[in-house]
Amino acid sequence: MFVPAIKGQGTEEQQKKWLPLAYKFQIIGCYAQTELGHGSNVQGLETTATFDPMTDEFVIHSPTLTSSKWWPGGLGKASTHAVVYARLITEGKDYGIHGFIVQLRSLEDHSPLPGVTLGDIGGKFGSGAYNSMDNGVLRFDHVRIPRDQMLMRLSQVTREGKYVQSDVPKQLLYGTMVYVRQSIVADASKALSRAVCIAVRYSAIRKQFGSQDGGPETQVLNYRTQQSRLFPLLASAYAFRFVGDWLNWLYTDVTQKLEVKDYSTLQEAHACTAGLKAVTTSATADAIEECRKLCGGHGYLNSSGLPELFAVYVPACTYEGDNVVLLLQVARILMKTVSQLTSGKQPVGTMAYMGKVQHLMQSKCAVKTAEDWLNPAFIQEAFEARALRMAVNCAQNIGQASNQEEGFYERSPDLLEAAVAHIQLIIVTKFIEKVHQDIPGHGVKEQLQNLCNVYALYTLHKHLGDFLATGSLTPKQGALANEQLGKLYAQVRPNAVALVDAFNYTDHYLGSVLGRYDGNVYPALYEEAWKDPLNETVVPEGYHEYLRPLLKQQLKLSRL
Ligand SMILES: CCCCCCCC/C=C\C/C=C/C(=O)SCCNC(=O)CCNC(=O)[C@H](O)C(C)(C)COP(=O)(O)OP(=O)(O)OC[C@H]1O[C@@H](n2cnc3c(N)ncnc32)[C@H](O)[C@@H]1OP(=O)(O)O
Ligand SMILES: Cc1cc2nc3c(=O)[nH]c(=O)nc-3n(C[C@H](O)[C@H](O)[C@H](O)COP(=O)(O)OP(=O)(O)OC[C@H]3O[C@@H](n4cnc5c(N)ncnc54)[C@H](O)[C@@H]3O)c2cc1C
Repeated sequence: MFVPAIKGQGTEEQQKKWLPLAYKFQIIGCYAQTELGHGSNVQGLETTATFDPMTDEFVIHSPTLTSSKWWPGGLGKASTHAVVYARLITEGKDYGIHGFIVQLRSLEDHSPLPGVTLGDIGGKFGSGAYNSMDNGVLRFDHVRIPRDQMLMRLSQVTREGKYVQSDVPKQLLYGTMVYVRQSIVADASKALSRAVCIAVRYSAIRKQFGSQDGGPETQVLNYRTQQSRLFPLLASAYAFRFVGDWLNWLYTDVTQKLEVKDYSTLQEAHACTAGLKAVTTSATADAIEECRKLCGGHGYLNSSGLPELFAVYVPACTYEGDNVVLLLQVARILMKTVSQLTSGKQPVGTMAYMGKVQHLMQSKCAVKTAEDWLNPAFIQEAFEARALRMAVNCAQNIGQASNQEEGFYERSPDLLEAAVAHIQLIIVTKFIEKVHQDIPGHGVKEQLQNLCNVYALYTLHKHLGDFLATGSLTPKQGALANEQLGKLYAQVRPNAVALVDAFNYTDHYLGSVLGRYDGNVYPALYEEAWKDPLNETVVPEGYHEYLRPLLKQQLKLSRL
């Protein structure tokens, strides 16, 4: 994040100076924005950067305990420099949050520089899974930096101390977060596909119950409950991959537009990166835990790879923006878009469907049979109607409040659901678009079509309340969707293992005894157990000190 921050907020001159040093690891940088007292509320950050015209320097200071930088990855022990986000003060006026390059440690002996106090913030969730990352704490005691270490692409301070705002949207200050959020969506797909690969392969070799007259027991992958829990996650892994590819295209397109000062798609980029990051990371965190449960007791072993994958993954719901805070950003943009519908301004991009408000507010879903749900047009329209009607309902309810902000606050739980509906529509739309493309490989397109329908109908089934409450579907149509879903699971089953083999993960990368490509799980589980340090001695440490006295005492008592 140190590098994209300098790329996005540094001048050409600053990029030329600092980026080669970072690329060559002559300096190691981190992104120091979050503080002990503020993470979500960036405008609430307290660290100060006060310009001193006498010396042409900024004085970086931590005025309160809560202004201590807290969480930045790499800050505690590894980084020599940071992009520090602080309140820019010049000529006695606070101009809000800006980025500054600050050296933290000596390049000679790595010791903290004068005025800099820093260290690691301590152990984190998951007994060490994330402890390879030195998330740090950092305090400044009036540390001076040259004026030219203020990142000056978006705004400047002159030698005389005058603040100059460039003619670019101030939101570009948040550009680094947008960049990482879009990459987190692809990362969600990778993490989810690893968990699903483990769970599908293990479910194919695990047999429990169901043997007829002494024959083999039943593969748990053949149980409909196992399929109804696992195949939607398999479909989600593919869905998030495709929407992540599209989001990367959108981000690249927006970045190219920014180069020519075209800011028309900045809001779309913010809504899509924030919303897709929130929805895909929440779904993936829940899915990894579900995959652990799908593997029964062995899923709880570290050698299954799932506990570590879960512990390392779940902070994704928080870092790079708390998912609720991000979805509320999407909701704000939805409300703004709805309010503009009456002005005749046509929504564009992923909001374009809202321009069909006249149709979608009264459309009746035409599905009459379970097979009708295989028609992408019916799926698309159902998801559009649900999302639009939820957004319009929220806007109408907010409109009845005494003031907009109060209304937004009161209705924020409903707004959250409307934002999720909008983002799920994007995921479904991009999956449908993907399977409409030419896809090489015999039978591959059909399998992806099955997974697209599984993702869409599973999501519809899981959120059926929205569809019914908004009148987008009838209960009968909801039941037909669930009926079709069951048929789809049967079609996915024969190809399930092939669909996870297609992720092409090596056993090393997968890191799971349960997910081995050769399926030779039981000997591997047994072999792995003996590597446990506890098995280095046959009689456990502590026997003589604790167990033996207890056993002897109980033996005596039993003879009394
Ligand atoms: C390569 C593989 C990578 C995958 C793995 C990655 C691993 C990474 C692991 C850890 C790294 C973690 C790093 C971090 O966590 S860094 C810190 C992250 N922190 C946050 O995300 C903070 C979240 N908070 C915010 O973003 C903001 O505070 C806010 C958006 C919630 C509120 O901002 P504020 O300035 O108060 O503005 P408003 O809400 O009032 O909005 C004003 C206006 O601006 C628009 N806007 C807001 N944000 C953006 C944006 N990012 N881009 C464009 N526009 C934005 C907003 O829509 C409003 O617009 P308006 O209505 O038209 O005025
Ligand atoms: C593993 C990890 C790595 C990190 N790496 C970095 C890094 O490298 N650099 C960096 O700068 N930061 C980093 N962070 C910090 C991270 O960005 C913040 O923790 C994150 O943005 C959430 O902010 P917060 O902690 O203030 O949460 P809070 O906002 O305090 O969230 C607490 C609760 O309040 C709710 N909430 C907050 N505001 C609102 C609102 N307006 N409406 C409704 N509900 C609200 C949230 O939904 C949540 O339920 C990292 C964090 C973690 C866990």
